[in-house]
Amino acid sequence: MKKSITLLPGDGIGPEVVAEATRVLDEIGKQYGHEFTYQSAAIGGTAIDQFNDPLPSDTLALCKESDAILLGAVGGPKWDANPAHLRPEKGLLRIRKELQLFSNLRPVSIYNSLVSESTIKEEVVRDIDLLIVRELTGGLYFGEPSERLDIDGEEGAVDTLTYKRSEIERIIRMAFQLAEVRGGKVMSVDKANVLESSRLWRQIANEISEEFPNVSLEHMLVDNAAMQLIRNPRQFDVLVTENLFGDILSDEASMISGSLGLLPSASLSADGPGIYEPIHGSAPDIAGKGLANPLATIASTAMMLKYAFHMEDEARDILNAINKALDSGIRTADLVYGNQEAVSTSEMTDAVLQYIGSTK
Ligand SMILES: NC(=O)C1=CN([C@@H]2O[C@H](COP(=O)(O)OP(=O)(O)OC[C@H]3O[C@@H](n4cnc5c(N)ncnc54)[C@H](O)[C@@H]3O)[C@@H](O)[C@H]2O)C=CC1
Ligand SMILES: CC(C)CC(=O)C(=O)O
Ligand SMILES: [Mg+2]
Repeated sequence: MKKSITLLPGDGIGPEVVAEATRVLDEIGKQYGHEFTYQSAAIGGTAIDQFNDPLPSDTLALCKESDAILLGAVGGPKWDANPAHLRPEKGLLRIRKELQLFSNLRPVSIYNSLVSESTIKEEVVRDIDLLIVRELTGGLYFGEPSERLDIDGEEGAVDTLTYKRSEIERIIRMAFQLAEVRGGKVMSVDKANVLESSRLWRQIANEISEEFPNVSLEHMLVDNAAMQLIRNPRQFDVLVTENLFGDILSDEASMISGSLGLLPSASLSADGPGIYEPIHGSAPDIAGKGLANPLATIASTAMMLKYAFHMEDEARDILNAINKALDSGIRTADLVYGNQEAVSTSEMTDAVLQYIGSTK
């Protein structure tokens, strides 16, 4: 199969981890007879530097024409003082909106050999398999107004949390559809004791659940959910939630897996190309040092193979290769807690590459 992939490396460790992930895609192509072609485009801070725009129109056009998009990360201190429309993060928010990527799937599981090394007790994290379904094009990250303003003669600011019925319906329906082919349980996470938008969310979740008699629905307040994720993550199957809540809960959930550098994601629309992206950011503190863990991005390519290209065997092969590489004992610095020596970003990929093809 021939597939065209747009690469959006972005800032900080973004280019480092995207480069590693394409090495794995190339090996999959070689072993399974696929041809993956890549075109790179600018987004985020690097796009601001080159084009004074965090999402240049050429980048968007290229993305729309491709079969799938692989994104690293955007942002960094260099651009932190920029006005809102010239921040790197604005480029990412805009492309998610432009491509209507309303559904962000963030699976949380744990590779075998990391179970005993987790900062959380072994019996809590063993066999974990949950899926966070984060709403990605609405809520607090997109509501208007979002600006500085004068409040009673004082400096103030406002951000707005809005959701339309149709936006809630489609993400809740997506969560139910995914739960139907997983563990049959949806946990809708909101703040319905305080927020009107959450009360609408909860009402609509109840309505949609009528369409799925084989899937159970429960509701949980987000503050409790943050605690329950660490206390007993095994109670969750599919957890669906608002944009900001999902952003925060998924970073937290990454520590069930062992590191923020491990969790992949797929940002999907009803049709059209999706963005496959690690959940982490540009990690300016380790950028350019060969310290970044490439596994979240490599696992994101597995999600690309599965969701964009329907290459289930190839996707499984990548996850197996990651498992085997970790079984061999090597760790990037984010996974090292004792005196063990860490390997570099590219050495971790080398180890994964050794096992690609072993489930053929
Ligand atoms: N999707 C995206 O492009 C995202 C971008 N950001 C941006 O990234 C910049 C930095 O934000 P932070 O809050 O520091 O979040 P971050 O996710 O970049 O980093 C948080 C911590 O995790 C570590 N880390 C992250 N990814 C890692 C990896 N692959 N391997 C090893 N360690 C890793 C970092 O070194 C840091 O200590 C900001 O400008 C922020 O806006 C943040 C989150 C998502
Ligand atoms: C706009 C992004 C920086 C938000 C984020 O942290 C994420 O998507 O994980
Ligand atoms: Mg985040």
